[in-house]
Amino acid sequence: MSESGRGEKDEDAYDYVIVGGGTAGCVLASRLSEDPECRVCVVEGGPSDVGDENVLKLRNWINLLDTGYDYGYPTVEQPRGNSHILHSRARVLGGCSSHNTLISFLPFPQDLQEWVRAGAEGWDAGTLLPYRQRLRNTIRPVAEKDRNPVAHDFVGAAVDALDVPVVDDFNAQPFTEGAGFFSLAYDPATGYRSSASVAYLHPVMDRPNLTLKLETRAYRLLRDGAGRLTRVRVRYADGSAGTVRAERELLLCAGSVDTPRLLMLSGIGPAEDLRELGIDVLADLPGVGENLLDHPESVIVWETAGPLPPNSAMDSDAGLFVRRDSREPGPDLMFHFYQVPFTVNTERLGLPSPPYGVCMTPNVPKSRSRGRIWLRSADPDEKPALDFRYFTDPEGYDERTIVDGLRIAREVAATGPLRDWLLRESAPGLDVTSDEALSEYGRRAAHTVYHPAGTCRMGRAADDGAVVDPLLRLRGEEGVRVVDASVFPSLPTVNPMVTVLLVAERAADLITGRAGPGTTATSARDVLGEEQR
Ligand SMILES: Cc1cc2nc3c(=O)[nH]c(=O)nc-3n(C[C@H](O)[C@H](O)[C@H](O)COP(=O)(O)OP(=O)(O)OC[C@H]3O[C@@H](n4cnc5c(N)ncnc54)[C@H](O)[C@@H]3O)c2cc1C
Repeated sequence: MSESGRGEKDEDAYDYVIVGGGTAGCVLASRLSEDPECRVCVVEGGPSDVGDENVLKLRNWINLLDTGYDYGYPTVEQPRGNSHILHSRARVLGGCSSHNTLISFLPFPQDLQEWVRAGAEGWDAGTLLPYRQRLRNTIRPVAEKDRNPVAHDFVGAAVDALDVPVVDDFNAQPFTEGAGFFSLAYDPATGYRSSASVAYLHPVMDRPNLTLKLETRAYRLLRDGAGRLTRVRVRYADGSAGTVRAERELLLCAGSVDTPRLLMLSGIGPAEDLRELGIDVLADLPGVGENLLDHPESVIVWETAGPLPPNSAMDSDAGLFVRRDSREPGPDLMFHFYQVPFTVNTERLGLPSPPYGVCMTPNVPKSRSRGRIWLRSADPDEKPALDFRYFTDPEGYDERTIVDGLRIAREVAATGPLRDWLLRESAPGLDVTSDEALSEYGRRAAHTVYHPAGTCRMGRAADDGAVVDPLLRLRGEEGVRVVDASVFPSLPTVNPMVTVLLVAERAADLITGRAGPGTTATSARDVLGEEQR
């Protein structure tokens, strides 16, 4: 993409320009345009999801990966992990909430305490969790009709094998362990998503003060005459270029890969790296692209005797949380149960792919390895390098968690009633038993739960590695905030989409000065739970 496109459109001005109409961007667009005097523009790289059954049907999620709806970012070589993971990032209105599985968990209070300890003042549980009242998404446990008998039996086996409780609603209160059906943001009657786009944007799309620039990609931020970072260079779908200007605030919501990428392309990031690529440095912010977080997972696959009953919301409707270390405030191992055999990473290792099967994917909820994103060149079209440095934490905690997870998965599979469905373990296979062999397999067959975060992390003013302050303002700039998963100082224990929605809801209040939903003594007690008080 060069500066001179096929033509130049005039500079458009709005009060707020939101770069990225994804999970967080849709919330902001909806909230900020509630004021009819306020002109809001969303610059979104992907197409609309309105009327697009491919996107709206939740169960079709897997068919969207590695297609035109996906930016698809490869990882650099992972010497201790799987170098073949393709990191899906949605290219469609609603962002990843339009192609993910919509598993919906409130973050745990202790996850938010960790944020506060990392310098994210004001993001405590008592402040953030009451925003759940504001969420517009329809979030509910998987409907009875979508509950597959094999998933039921997985829950029953997990409860018996591990002596954990059944959890009927994972969002009812903080929990330490348990098995059950997930809560999803969906409509069981239609099987449609209740994504950020569906819940926040679809109902307000006709607001005259809301402009959606779809299939429009931001590729550089520029300063205006007063030295403020207010201008966004964009490339429209027809190939022409233009500039969009924010008169009040510029809000970066392009996600954990594309927000740091855009900042770096604009000359905001680690100065030396940028200079080496020939990019003029606007601001030396060494933390941009650092602190790349994820939930790594592995997989264990069983063949079943034949096809399974068809009931499902999205083929991975139930899960299990285990707390191995009772000193931990919450679970330290999570499993998704799939009623399909997920073999993309095991086939590559030469393992058989059963025609019918199920799998469990143990993941590391509080992973300790930290990675980094950087630019390979100054060309906005060249994908950045993503190095998650999977399984590199010096204590070996992430690797140990995967080994424990594979063993625990086998215990569950050996327990009735799940045991009766399973013909044989097809990956890794029962001959893989030692810690060493399980670690080798577990890391080579590893995948991502698709939760990258942290690459523009929030922190104190004195913290040079922080990219935004606790009000989400880009360090050293006026009128620019980052609002997406990149601001997380650390990952929540659970799947992060609802945390993104809550962050965006609170960000809207920070921007407009509106009061939050408030914290009463009772709600603080509710959200903190006995152990954290
Ligand atoms: C396959 C998959 C399954 C997942 N499943 C779950 C789950 O079940 N539960 C859960 O909690 N989490 C899940 N996640 C993670 C969760 O969806 C994300 O963490 C969250 O949605 C990220 O929100 P965001 O606002 O940070 O970014 P996004 O939602 O990714 O939004 C970024 C937006 O910016 C746009 N954009 C990017 N670059 C530009 C640019 N240069 N110019 C203009 N627009 C741009 C993109 O098109 C996109 O719309 C999943 C993710 C994936 C990929």
